[in-house]
Amino acid sequence: MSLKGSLFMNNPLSGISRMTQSQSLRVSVHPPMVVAMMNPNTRLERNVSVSVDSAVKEVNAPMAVEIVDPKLKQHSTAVGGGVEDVYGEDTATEEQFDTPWSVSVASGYSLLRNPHHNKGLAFTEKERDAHYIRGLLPPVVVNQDLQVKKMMANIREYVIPLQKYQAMMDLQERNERLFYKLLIDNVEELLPIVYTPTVGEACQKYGSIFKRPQGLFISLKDKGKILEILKNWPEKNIQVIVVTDGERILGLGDLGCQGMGIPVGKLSLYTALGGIRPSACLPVTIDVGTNNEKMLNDEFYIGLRQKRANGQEYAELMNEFMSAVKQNYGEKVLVQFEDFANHNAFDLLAKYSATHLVFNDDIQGTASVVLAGLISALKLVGGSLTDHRFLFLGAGEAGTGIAELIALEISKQTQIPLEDARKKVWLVDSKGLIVRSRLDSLQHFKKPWAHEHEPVGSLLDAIKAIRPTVLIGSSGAGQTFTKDVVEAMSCLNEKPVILALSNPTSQSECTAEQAYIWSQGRAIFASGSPFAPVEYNGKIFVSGQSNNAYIFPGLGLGLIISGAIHVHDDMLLAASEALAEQVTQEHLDNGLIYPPFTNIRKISAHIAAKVATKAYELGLASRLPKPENLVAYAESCMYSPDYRNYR
Ligand SMILES: NC(=O)C1=CN([C@@H]2O[C@H](COP(=O)(O)OP(=O)(O)OC[C@H]3O[C@@H](n4cnc5c(N)ncnc54)[C@H](OP(=O)(O)O)[C@@H]3O)[C@@H](O)[C@H]2O)C=CC1
Ligand SMILES: CC(=O)C(=O)O
Ligand SMILES: [Mg+2]
Repeated sequence: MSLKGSLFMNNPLSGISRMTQSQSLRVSVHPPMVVAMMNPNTRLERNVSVSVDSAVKEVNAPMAVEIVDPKLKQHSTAVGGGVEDVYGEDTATEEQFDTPWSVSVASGYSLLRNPHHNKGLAFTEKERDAHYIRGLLPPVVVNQDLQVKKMMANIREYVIPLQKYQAMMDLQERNERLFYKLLIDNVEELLPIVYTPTVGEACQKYGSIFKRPQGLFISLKDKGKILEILKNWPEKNIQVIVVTDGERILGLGDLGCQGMGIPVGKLSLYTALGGIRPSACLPVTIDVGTNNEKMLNDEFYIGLRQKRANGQEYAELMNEFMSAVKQNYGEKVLVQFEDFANHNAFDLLAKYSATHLVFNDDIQGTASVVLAGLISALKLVGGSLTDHRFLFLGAGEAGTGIAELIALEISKQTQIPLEDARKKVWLVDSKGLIVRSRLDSLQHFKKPWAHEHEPVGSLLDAIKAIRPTVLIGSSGAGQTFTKDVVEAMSCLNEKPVILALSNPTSQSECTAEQAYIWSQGRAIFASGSPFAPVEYNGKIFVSGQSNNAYIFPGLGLGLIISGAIHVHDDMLLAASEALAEQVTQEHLDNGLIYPPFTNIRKISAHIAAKVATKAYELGLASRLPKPENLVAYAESCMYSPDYRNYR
């Protein structure tokens, strides 16, 4: 091996010493450029791609390389269709093995194909010269704002949301900074595209629309190799992982491997809403099969074509994954469990809370966002939490997670024991009201809610029996808040609080329009997926979006900036308070119990600061000294999608 040029040698992060392991390469490096190579046989790429990333940060310049492999050089002498078949592309046949060399170079043509560094027409004249892209672009030079304007115009041309989704994913693959600029500057318009409801449809059709992997797929076939798989991911400094096994994707059920759209979407929000660097985010899907016959029979399905593994086989794969994560990224990487079915979700959270920095978005994030909404709603309906009665339709992750946080907050506010606070909260599942006589047959997470009461079969009867002031839908079953249900709530309450949390829109317990019309405009309403404003009796009603997207980006940022080693319930309460504080009198006057998403980065900084403060108070923060102004510090840590200037 020979090296020309000295950038590698001068860069302590380049890992160049490991390169000597490969004797079959001759590498020419042209200053001021660096190289990224991928050769699965030599495993050289891991060291080298780290060097590329580090070098980009240091010199802020894209990079280039020329690789000549002696073996491949031999191919070039063979007669082929090309003028000089250096890589043997023309001579290789299906029977003849070829080496999948790929040179990933952040200059010239490859720079334009590198989503992290590409700026499209925004490359300046100087950059076009310095980075070998003159002539590869048309002559015009535009700024990022004009690019945003153009892309938004293009996206608005699409009528079908899934086409908008695909256009956004294509942009993310092509020009990451522009993608985030678009999302941040147009968050209200684009959130329903990259997130619920459209992401649900994208997952259902993921096999058909799949173009390129946007995260790591780990399947049963990979048992024993998970650490190796993590090392295949091009980024090394991961701070947040969102992982799903695809068994409960929104309210759409088991979508198997195609659930990948969810971690990808959630992590886009970590960056856009919470300011976590995209390169620090890792989406993961654990594929243990699917019980969804439709997926299994779909010729375009991308996952393992088998029934779900469970029991020991499942536990062992998850355990290998969690161990590999800690080994590869350290103990401060945040692992967010997302859209697991409840028979695994509670156990995974309990098991790994002891050893890892883990958070279940559906149980904990949802609880925090709903509590925030209730704190705001109290300003409209009066009283304190303990003065209210809460009834849930749905007693799974979301339902019991929220119920527990409400009870915890009541217990803290009133100093009554948690068990007594829980008595303010009632839940209905598919078998009716959860009551004491059902105790023995209940799943463990429902048992604390089995209060003394005679059996009640339907939601409507439960409303009549319990007389709730707040009705929360967390069932995943659409149209279950019927006219009778909303009218019953409106008979009992001057201002009934009705939250239809289930996603996507098709699974919402009722629409905003139904809630306002059936309550004669009296409902305080919010939903998991967004609804357009509703006109009723000459008045416009704007409903809030009660979605954990308000919480997890800020919570994650708070954990990261404080170097937290554990997620504590008090951090969830702190996040709720921080979010509720962002609701102004003007919002309340409009019936809104959540602030608009437009200011979400500011909101996330406040949530992060409160969470971090709690981490320091609880002795769970490892980043010392504590910054004086945590809001300012959180804001200063946030990723900006504005283009960098290349030297
Ligand atoms: N807005 C937000 O931020 C969030 C919304 N969600 C949404 O909440 C929904 C539920 O999620 P999750 O709690 O994780 O799901 P789970 O599967 O854990 O729980 C669903 C619960 O609903 C009950 N249920 C289902 N259908 C009916 C029905 N027709 N009548 C009465 N009860 C019913 C189930 O009953 P049983 O136990 O008897 O089977 C179960 O208790 C999903 O649609 C999800 O998208 C989730 C997280 C966040
Ligand atoms: C929002 C969310 O996390 C869910 O519906 O599962
Ligand atoms: Mg979820």
